[in-house]
Amino acid sequence: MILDTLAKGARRRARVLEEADGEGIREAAIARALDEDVHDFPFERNLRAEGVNIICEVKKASPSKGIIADHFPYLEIARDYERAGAAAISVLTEPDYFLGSGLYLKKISRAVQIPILRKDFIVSEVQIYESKLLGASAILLIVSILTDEELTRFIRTAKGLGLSALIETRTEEEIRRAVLAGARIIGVNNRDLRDFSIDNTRAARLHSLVPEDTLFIAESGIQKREDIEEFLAAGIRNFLIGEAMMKAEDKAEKLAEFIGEEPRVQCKICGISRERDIDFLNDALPDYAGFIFARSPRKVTPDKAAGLISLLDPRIKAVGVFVNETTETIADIAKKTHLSVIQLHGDEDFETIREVKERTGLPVWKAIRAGSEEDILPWNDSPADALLLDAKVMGKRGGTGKRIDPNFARAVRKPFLLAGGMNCENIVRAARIARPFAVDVNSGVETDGMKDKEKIQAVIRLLARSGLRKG
Ligand SMILES: O=C(O)c1ccccc1NCC(=O)[C@H](O)[C@H](O)COP(=O)(O)O
Repeated sequence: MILDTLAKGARRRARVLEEADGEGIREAAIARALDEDVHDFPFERNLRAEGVNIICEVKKASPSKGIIADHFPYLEIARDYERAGAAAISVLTEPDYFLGSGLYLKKISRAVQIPILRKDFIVSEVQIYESKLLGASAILLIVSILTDEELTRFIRTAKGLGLSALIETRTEEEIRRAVLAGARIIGVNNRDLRDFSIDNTRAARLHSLVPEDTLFIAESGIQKREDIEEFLAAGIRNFLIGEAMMKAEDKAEKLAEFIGEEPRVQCKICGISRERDIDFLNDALPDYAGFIFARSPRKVTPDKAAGLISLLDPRIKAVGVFVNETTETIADIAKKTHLSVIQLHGDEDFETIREVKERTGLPVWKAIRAGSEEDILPWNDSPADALLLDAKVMGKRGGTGKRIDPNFARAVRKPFLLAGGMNCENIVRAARIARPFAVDVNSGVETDGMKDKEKIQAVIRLLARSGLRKG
């Protein structure tokens, strides 16, 4: 059976590794784990995020399909997965049948911010230490090639290194063994590695045997949205997809098909200060353009803003950004420059928000610099028409490029925009998790402090290809 052959090959490679420098690998991996926050477990955190979470696989070949990708620009593929909104990336490192390599994993882990699962046939602890050094956040452990003792020990070793372990099963008995061994993540492989047949009902059937607090992943054989729909009906929302993602020419479109969303997100590009920026926006057509009337490298005077806004395509609404400004000044500027929305980005209280609404007759968005969900809660009762969730950076008001955890959006009970370090790499996943009515991008579409035409277009196109915004 192929699995025995694969496990045999893995044992041989593990022996070579152990003999070459087993002790050195162990020590270096432990030192790295001590250096990091080993309690963070980003792989698990991402799979616990709201909605459908998809792990996309980077693999050149497989024993069942042969060569999947003749042309294999693995770094580009991994970056495309990240932009498309993958929850994590699975990288095949088995060299003989999957034509994988540890080097692929090492380079990919440096090129993307999302967690990486090492997909291999782990039969020895030295491979777990090696996975840590390669930059993995998680490893795969296949129940059928391990004893109960090995499974328990490997899960414990991985945990000690800050690595998550995805425990792959195929039968009721294997799920029972995985649970007893202390699995926190259980996958069911729909592919039978004895004859490569696919049974897409397997994961759905076995799902109910997995304890509720254990993460569950349906693996293999998922080709189209209808497959996902069947799993969703069975309460499964985490998936590992290989071949279909590898073969998709447009990863963002394919992931959007799997996730199946209605276009609902608008886009604001903030910090517009030059005539050239207006040309970029008129070309890309975001929904909102932000003009900053507060202390900032992007500050515009009311006169300058009035000139710029007069050149703006009428389909783009002008948003004025103010920090602790008087209501009178805000009203004057709003009138002079023809603003459509007022964004208050300072310490304005409910009373000020009410006054600004009354004096200007315009919708008011209140920016909240959120370091936690608690920072958001009191603002649910505010008179603002919408909240703008931004990152909390000491001594800075906005435009920091610092990311906010999109899961904080759980605390919001009003319409809201998501801001803070948004760029082409993270915007799709953040928007899918937080589900704002609009995303706000500023420094993420700049190069050397100036708005960048290509980056603006890339964000707008990506939102459309991902099915999040009307194209
Ligand atoms: O952008 C600024 O320089 C700024 C300064 C003072 C107050 C607000 C500011 N920006 C407000 C915004 O709406 C930004 O788009 C938001 O903070 C996100 O910025 P970024 O993290 O750079 O994408």
